[in-house]
Amino acid sequence: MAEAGVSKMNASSVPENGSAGVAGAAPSNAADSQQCPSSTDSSDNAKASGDFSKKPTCLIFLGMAGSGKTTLVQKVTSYLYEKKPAPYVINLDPACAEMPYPANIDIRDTVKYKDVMKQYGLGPNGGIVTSLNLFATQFDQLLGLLDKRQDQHEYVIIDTPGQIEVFTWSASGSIITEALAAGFPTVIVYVMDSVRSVNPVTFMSNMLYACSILYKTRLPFVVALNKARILPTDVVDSSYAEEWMRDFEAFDEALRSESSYATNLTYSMSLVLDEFYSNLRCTGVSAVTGARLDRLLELVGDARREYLTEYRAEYERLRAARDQAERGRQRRDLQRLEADLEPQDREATVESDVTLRSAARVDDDDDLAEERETERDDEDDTESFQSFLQQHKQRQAARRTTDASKS
Ligand SMILES: Nc1nc2c(ncn2[C@@H]2O[C@H](COP(=O)(O)OP(=O)(O)OP(=O)(O)O)[C@@H](O)[C@H]2O)c(=O)[nH]1
Repeated sequence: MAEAGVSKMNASSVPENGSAGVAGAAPSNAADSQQCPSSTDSSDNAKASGDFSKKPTCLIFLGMAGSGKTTLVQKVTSYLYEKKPAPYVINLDPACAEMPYPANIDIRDTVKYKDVMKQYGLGPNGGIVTSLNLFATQFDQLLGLLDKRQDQHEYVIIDTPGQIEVFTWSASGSIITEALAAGFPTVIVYVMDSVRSVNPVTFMSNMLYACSILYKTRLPFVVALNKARILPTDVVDSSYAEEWMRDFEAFDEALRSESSYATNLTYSMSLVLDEFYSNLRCTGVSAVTGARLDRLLELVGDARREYLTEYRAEYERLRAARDQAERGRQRRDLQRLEADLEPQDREATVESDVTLRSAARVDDDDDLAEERETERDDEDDTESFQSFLQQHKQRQAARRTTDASKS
């Protein structure tokens, strides 16, 4: 690629028994980029591999900056490495300074975030968005790699940039999410910092964000209340958040101690979110101690089932509707084009059509006459070759006269 800081996508080869959890262990250069299929190959593969129930689950980890996405990705990766099969891990954070897990695909091998900033004169967030945009242009290669390895993995784990809006509200974030969801069972894991959410107003802001992502992506959703003190060593008991979701009065009670201007709004919002809470899969976890990762994966399994039974059917329905709308649009464009033609163009078109058709008819008539003539020749051997030639000449002359009069 010609753009600054962008190179061909690499799939770092993680050793099968790779020691997940070792800081800086990400191999960077063992590329199998030669194996990267072209976009045609990848779409062929995708078509060929239609059975979604056998495909690995893609987990997209999203969450506010500092909520613990990277730490949780590292812990889940480490957990799955022990359980086997090893997950396929993708880092989509171009500004990540140190990656504490071994990644199969690292965006930093493809796009040099600092070069992009320099080349385009961007600040840090602009640099991240542009890097992600550049990466998205090669995403079909990544899908091709995933297609090839889908039999070897049960999970594909995706870490996203620190600033959540960079991924959730950018075009490239949407393209990446939709491309994954179109090809694989995909689940959003929304990582929430349970320490920072003890304040009901902050909790509500976080929940509204989670809700907006759910409605934007429409993908099955799991909330991981991170930094939860399930084992005595972590920070805060996250059960307060689960209680607030279950019990509106408990949330109302906590809200009473707040006297900010946002209290009334928060109160109203909690009523609105009641429906969202009722179907929400949620668990406290600790990315540091590893507590309740099994529960998290249980909920992910449940979300995967939702993808297969509900999302997929809806996706196919929407795709069919979109294809139909596209066909309708093309038809309307064609009709508009015909209507826009100048009257003389239209007449010319009609006239030439008539000429062609009448010429075709003359040809057809001639053919028919010749056939009949031949049949008659066969039937009646007495008819001379000369008279046949004469008739033929007459027909030719008649045709020339007709053509001349029309032109
Ligand atoms: N106590 C505790 N700290 C955690 C936990 N998970 C993450 N942290 C800490 O929270 C801080 C942020 O963690 P990261 O994993 O970098 O969070 P992130 O969401 O990936 O952050 P960015 O991508 O940089 O926005 C780090 O100091 C972690 O050590 C947890 O479960 N318990």
